[in-house]
Amino acid sequence: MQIMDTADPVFSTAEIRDIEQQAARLPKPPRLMEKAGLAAAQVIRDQLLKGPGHQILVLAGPGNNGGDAFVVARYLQEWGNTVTVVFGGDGNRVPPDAKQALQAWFNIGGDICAEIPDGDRSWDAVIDGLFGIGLDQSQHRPIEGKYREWIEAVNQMATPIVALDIPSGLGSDDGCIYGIAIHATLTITFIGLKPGLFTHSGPECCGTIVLRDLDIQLPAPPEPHTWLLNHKLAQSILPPVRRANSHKGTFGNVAILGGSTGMTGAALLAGRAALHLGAGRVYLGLLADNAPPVDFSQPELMLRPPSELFTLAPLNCLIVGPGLGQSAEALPWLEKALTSDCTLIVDADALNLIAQHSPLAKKLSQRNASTILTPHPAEAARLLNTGTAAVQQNRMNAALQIAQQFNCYVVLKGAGSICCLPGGKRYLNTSGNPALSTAGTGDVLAGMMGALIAQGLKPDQALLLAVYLHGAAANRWVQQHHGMVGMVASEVIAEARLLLNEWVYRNGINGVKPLL
Ligand SMILES: NC(=O)C1=CN([C@@H]2O[C@H](COP(=O)(O)OP(=O)(O)OC[C@H]3O[C@@H](n4cnc5c(N)ncnc54)[C@H](O)[C@@H]3O)[C@@H](O)[C@H]2O)[C@@H](O)CC1
Ligand SMILES: Nc1ncnc2c1ncn2[C@@H]1O[C@H](COP(=O)(O)OP(=O)(O)O)[C@@H](O)[C@H]1O
Ligand SMILES: [K+]
Repeated sequence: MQIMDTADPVFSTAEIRDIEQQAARLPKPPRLMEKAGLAAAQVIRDQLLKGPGHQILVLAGPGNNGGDAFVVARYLQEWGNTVTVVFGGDGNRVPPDAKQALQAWFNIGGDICAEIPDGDRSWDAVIDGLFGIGLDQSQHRPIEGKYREWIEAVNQMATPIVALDIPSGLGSDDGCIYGIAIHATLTITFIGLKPGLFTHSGPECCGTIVLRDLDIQLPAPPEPHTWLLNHKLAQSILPPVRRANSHKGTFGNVAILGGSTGMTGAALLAGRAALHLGAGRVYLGLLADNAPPVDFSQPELMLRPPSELFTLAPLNCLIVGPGLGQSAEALPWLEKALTSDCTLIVDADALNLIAQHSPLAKKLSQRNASTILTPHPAEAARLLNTGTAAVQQNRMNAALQIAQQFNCYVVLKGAGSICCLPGGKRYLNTSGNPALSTAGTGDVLAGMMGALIAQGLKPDQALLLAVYLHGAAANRWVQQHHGMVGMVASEVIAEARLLLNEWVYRNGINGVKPLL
C-alpha cells in the first residue's frame, strides 16, 4: 500500500505567487483575475443565489483581491442583480489588473460607495473581496479602521457571506486571525488550496470551501509539499479485509506504558481504543502504586507490571505516555521505551519529560525504529522550547520543526491537526470538531494509531488514517446528537470502530457465505 499520489495538494502563499508568476510568463498569459471573478460569480449564481433579482453587497479592498471583487460585481450585475460596491482603496493606486477591473465595472455603469450604505436595507449576499493572500502576514499587522468596521458590520448581518480566495483577515499560510476576520458561509479559493483555510481559525472562518484552479497549464508546476487529509485520502489507506484463516497473532500486539496514580484512566482509554480498533492483543503496564489487576468492564485488556511489557512476545507497537505523569519513577520507564526496537508512539507526559531532559531527547532522535509524536500545542511548545501562542501562530512550521528536530512522524493536534512525516511532507486534517475538546480524546487517538500499526499499516498510513478516522468519528457523533456538547472519549472509540468497519467492508463481508 502506498499513500495515493493523487491526493489534493495545498500550497503556501509563496508557491501560489510562483504559479501566478509562471503563468504571467507564458506565451499567452491567462487573464487570471477575469477568470477568477467569472468562476466565483458562477458559483455564487448557481450554488447560492440560484437565479437573478438579488440585492448584493460587494466589499472591495485596495489590492488584487479587490480586483476580483470588481469582476464578480460586474458579472452579477450583468446577470440581473442589483450590486452595491463599497471600495476602500484609492482608484489611482490599485494594482494594474484591479484598475482594469474597476474601469470595466464603471464601463457598465457601476458605481462605488466609500461606506456600507446606512439604513435597514437587506442584502441577499455579501461578497468579501477586501484582502486575499496579500494580507501582511510578516509582522502580524492587524486589520484596523474602516476595514475592521466593515468586517464587524457584515459578520453581524444574518446574510450569507462569500469570501473571495480567503476570508479577509485570515492568514493564508497560518490560519491566524489578523485582528479580525470575515466569517464566511462560502469561500471560493483560486489557483490552489491554502493551509490557512484548514488549520487553527481557518475551519471557523471559511464555511464551505470551493476550489477554482483557473485551469492554469504550466510546463513545470511547483512540486507540492503539503496535501489535504480528507475522506478520499483516508479511503486509500484502509487495512485490508480480514482473511478467513486468521488468528489473534495476525492482528498484532500493542502495549501501553503509563497510568500513574490518579491517571490510570488515560492508559485504560488508550488500551480500549487499541482493542476496539482491531489489535489482536493489548497489554497495559500501569505505573500506579495500587494499579488494578484487571479492568472489569474491559477484561480483554491484559494488565501487567510495567517491567513485563519488555519481556513480551514481539510487540508491533508500544505507546508511552497516557497518564505516565512526570515523576522520577516515570523517567527510567520512558528511557527504556525509547530504546525499544518496535514502532513507538510518544504521547502526553512522555513528551513533557523529553522536553525537560535532553538525554531523552537525544535518545529519541537516535532511535532506529519509527517513532510517532502526538503533541497538542502546549506539548509542542515545550518540545520546541517556546510558548503555545508561538506554536499556534505558525502551526505548519511547528509541526515541521518537531519532525525534523527529532526525526519523527508528528501530529500537531487541535483544530486542523497537522501530520508531518520525517522527510517534511505535511497533511492537513479536515475531519473533527470541538466536541473532541474533552479529556481523554488524545489517549484514544494514540490507542487507535497503535491498533492500526499492529494490523500492518506503516507508521505514515496509521498516523493519517487514525487522525482522520478520529475526527470523522466525532463528526458522526455530532450528527447523531444534533450538537457538540457532552461527547466523551469512550464514545469516540465506539463511533470509530463503526466507521472503520463501514469503510473496510463497504463491499460486503468477504468470506461469509449466505445461509442456504
Ligand atoms: N496576481 C494574480 O495573478 C491573481 C491574484 N488574484 C487575487 O489577488 C489576491 C492577491 O492580491 P494582492 O497581492 O494585491 O493582495 P491583496 O489584495 O490580498 O491585499 C493587498 C493589499 O492589502 C493591503 N494590506 C495588507 N495587509 C493589510 C492589513 N493588515 N491592513 C490593511 N491593509 C493591508 C496591502 O497594502 C495591499 O494594498 C489573491 O488573493 C486573489 O484574490 C486573483 O485575481 C487570481 C490572479
Ligand atoms: N476544536 C477541535 N477541533 C478538532 N479537533 C479537536 C478540537 N479540540 C480537540 N480536538 C482533538 O481532540 C484530541 C485532544 O487531544 P489531547 O489534547 O491530547 O487530549 P487528552 O490529553 O485529554 O487525551 C486531539 O486529537 C485534538 O486534535
Ligand atoms: K477575501
